[in-house]
Amino acid sequence: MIIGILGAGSWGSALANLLAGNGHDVTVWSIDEKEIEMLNTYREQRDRLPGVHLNETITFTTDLEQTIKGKKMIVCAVPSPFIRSTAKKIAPYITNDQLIVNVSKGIEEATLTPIVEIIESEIPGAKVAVLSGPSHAEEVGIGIPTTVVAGARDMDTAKLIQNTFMNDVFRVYTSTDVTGIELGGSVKNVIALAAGITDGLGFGDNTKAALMTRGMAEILRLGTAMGAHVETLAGLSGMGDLIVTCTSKHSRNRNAGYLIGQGKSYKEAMAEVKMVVEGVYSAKATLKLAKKYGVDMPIVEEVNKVLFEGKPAREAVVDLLTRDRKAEISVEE
Ligand SMILES: NC(=O)C1=CN([C@@H]2O[C@H](COP(=O)(O)OP(=O)(O)OC[C@H]3O[C@@H](n4cnc5c(N)ncnc54)[C@H](O)[C@@H]3O)[C@@H](O)[C@H]2O)C=CC1
Ligand SMILES: O=C(CO)COP(=O)(O)O
Repeated sequence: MIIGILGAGSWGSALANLLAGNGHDVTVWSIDEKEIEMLNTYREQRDRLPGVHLNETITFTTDLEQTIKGKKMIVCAVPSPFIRSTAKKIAPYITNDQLIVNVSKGIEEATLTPIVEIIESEIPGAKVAVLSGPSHAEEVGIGIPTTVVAGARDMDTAKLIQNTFMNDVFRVYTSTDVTGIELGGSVKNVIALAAGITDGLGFGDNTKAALMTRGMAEILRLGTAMGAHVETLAGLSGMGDLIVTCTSKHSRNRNAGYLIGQGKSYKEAMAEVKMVVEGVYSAKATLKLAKKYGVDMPIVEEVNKVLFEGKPAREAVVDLLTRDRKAEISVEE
């Protein structure tokens, strides 16, 4: 298949390599000329995915039209804050027979919409789907076994994505629960910030397990209120991604949280992590969604206070622990 990839960061590069390795013809676009120069010179994303040699067949370019025209599939791997602007730019070149596959994770604060809907709103009539799950670029880049889920409103499209991406070490499941996949993949980043914060404060595994489990309860509450299936949220793009992002040394969100727990501001933490920390962009939107759907998300609320209101992280943990006494099964709360 002839494929265009938007975004040459760690995830765009890792997926370009995977798809080229699967025998596809891949062109990768970046807005950043220096990034494209580096990729063409070294065939390596030295800043964001060092050590992974990128397939000789991949074309790297800053030419957006070249990346879109004649491609059957467009993979969208730009960070969430740039999705709308990128969608606006590609809209004139997209035709209705092309499939756009979002692989980014986030919720737009202004509209409270996840990424597939942002792209659909900018390119009416476009066919847009999602691929998500526990999949750090650092591991996909070196062929470590990974599983993800392809979500589309119709199963044939999900199967097309499955067939395109799947290989012996990258297993792709299918689903029609686009909302569940996008929500699980976005809200887990906010919980990962909290998990990192507790690590940075010097707390232990018990605390991390508590945050992940109660974070999952929050994801379930919001997700089901928004029409997502429980099985999706308990699957690769909910529980699976929550596990990887809260525990991995590769996790941008956990690592940013760690620095915040150590006393840095979110801006300092983002600068130090260098790569995109999507949880910071999704935190306010998630809280606004919780309010809109009338669900309780105390961890998300405390993360917002620590990030944006200067609340000391230790105080946020105390406030979470000393909330009103509750029953554990509180999905309907
Ligand atoms: N890195 C990973 O392991 C994974 C990342 N993702 C998601 O993929 C998305 C991209 O993440 P990464 O590749 O990690 O990011 P990254 O931080 O490695 O790369 C960011 C990219 O954004 C590009 N960029 C900067 N300004 C831009 C603009 N105005 N318009 C368009 N592009 C611009 C840069 O050229 C750079 O290539 C995020 O939503 C992330 O959550 C999903 C799964 C795995
Ligand atoms: O979503 C991702 C991996 O599935 C990447 O985000 P993190 O690096 O924060 O875990």
